[in-house]
Amino acid sequence: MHGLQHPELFRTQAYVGGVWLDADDGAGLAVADPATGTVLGRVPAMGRAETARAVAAAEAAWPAWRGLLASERAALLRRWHDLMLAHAGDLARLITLEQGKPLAEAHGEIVYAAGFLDWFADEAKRVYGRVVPSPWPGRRVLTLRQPIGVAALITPWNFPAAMLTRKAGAALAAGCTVVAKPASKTPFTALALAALAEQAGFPAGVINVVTGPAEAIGAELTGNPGVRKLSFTGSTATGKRLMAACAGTLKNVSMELGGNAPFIVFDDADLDAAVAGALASKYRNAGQTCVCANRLMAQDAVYDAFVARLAEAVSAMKVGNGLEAGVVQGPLVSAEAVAKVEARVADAVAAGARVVCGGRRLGGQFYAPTVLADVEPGMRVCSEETFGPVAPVLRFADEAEAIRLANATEYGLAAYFYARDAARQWRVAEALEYGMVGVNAGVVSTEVAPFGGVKESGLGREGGAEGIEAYLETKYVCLAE
Ligand SMILES: NC(=O)c1ccc[n+]([C@@H]2O[C@H](COP(=O)([O-])OP(=O)(O)OC[C@H]3O[C@@H](n4cnc5c(N)ncnc54)[C@H](O)[C@@H]3O)[C@@H](O)[C@H]2O)c1
Ligand SMILES: O=C[C@H](O)CS(=O)(=O)O
Repeated sequence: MHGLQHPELFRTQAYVGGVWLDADDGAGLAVADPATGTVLGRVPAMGRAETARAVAAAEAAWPAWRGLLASERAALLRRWHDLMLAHAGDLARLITLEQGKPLAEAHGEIVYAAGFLDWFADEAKRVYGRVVPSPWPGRRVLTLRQPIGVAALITPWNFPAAMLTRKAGAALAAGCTVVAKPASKTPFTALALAALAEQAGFPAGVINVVTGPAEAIGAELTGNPGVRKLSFTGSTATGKRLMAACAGTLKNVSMELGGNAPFIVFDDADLDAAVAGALASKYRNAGQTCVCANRLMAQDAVYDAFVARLAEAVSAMKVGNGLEAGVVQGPLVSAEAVAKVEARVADAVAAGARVVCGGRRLGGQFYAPTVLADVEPGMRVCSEETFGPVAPVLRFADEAEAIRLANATEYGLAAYFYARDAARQWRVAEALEYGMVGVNAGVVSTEVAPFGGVKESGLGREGGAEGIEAYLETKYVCLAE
């Protein structure tokens, strides 16, 4: 099945309460390969009733799961991690088939995704309370850290494995049980991960994966009082709607939302390093990541050289089906995504931008990796999240202008800059209003560091020592003799 070594990983049913299920009415959603348009298979089109049963299964499983020793939860997470790596080839192939990224990138995502399970297996054993010097004789003051409860995890299509394990690893380590809803474009990766979790020995109901129309499932996950936590990764617009929907039952929410990353090249930068960093940051996953460089900006003295070297490297990129050897950019996720990118480039050109390379469709859902010069901040390709392989390059005169331009957005997820002067590195890193800053680095994502944004890029952090906090409550206990 689809060239998998272990065809049993290709699951076309949802996973609820330890059982593989169809939708109640048998309805299904087709999932297509973005490179070819071929239908890979169908998954259940579940609604509120099935989702409510998944929440009930997670609630039923919670007491025993939270009652396990931290080391017992950690052991299961580690076993899941090991199974992910043992099946990395099949999991990477599934990602490329349903999401489109090149196989090498997909394999990198599996290693990154498994890293969260390994990381949180350790973090599970570091959930500490505190004993506070008492203000009263005969009383003791202490805190306990306890799991929030059933966590709903809603994830996007661009990293179908990593966005799930970045949440599930932390939630499960904390002692929560989970109901996950993957993006309808990329459900097979999540279902394969559920199959491996089942194989690892997670008890029934601890991990549940429901598939189907987002609105119906979302209405249940945001409205059901049995769900105490909602962790969402996706667009800012959707995140705002879900956050509002959670208000009715006052759910604890984590939001990993959109971005508009500046990528600043100062005149003291190592230009070769800056070009390499721009390639990695801008064109990873065909530009379809929340932390991709969205606005590149080069100081006047290095502008022409940076644009020329970047365009030369971009022009050499091989675009095609992610399963083909040597391909470094796959298709965009949908025809709508291609149309959006094409419209942003047309808007920029109409306003005076110059296409240095690319700037055209390549047929199907493929779009040429593109560099635009003579760009102005007011162009939509700068003011909005492009989510495609387009690098608009702005000019700036000095450090103050660079920081002003970089911070002039409602987003605040990731920012990058290249400079060799140490004092400048500190000044600029502190002045940028973002949750994550890469200094002479174009990709900074790792399971060991807190990932997240400020302003309208989100609430909370995932990964790092901070990631498990999202799934814990602090209880104050006053103990009188
Ligand atoms: N900050 C991060 O870590 C991060 C990571 C990846 C993607 N993103 C952002 O996500 C966006 C692209 O992903 P996308 O197109 O999948 O985003 P999206 O918001 O359209 O969808 C994200 C998820 O939400 C679901 N969803 C949509 N409406 C829903 C509803 N009413 N109820 C319940 N679920 C609903 C979708 O089915 C999907 O599973 C970009 O803006 C990108 O920046 C952010
Ligand atoms: O889209 C953004 C994801 O968070 C991907 S990554 O964590 O930057 O790899």
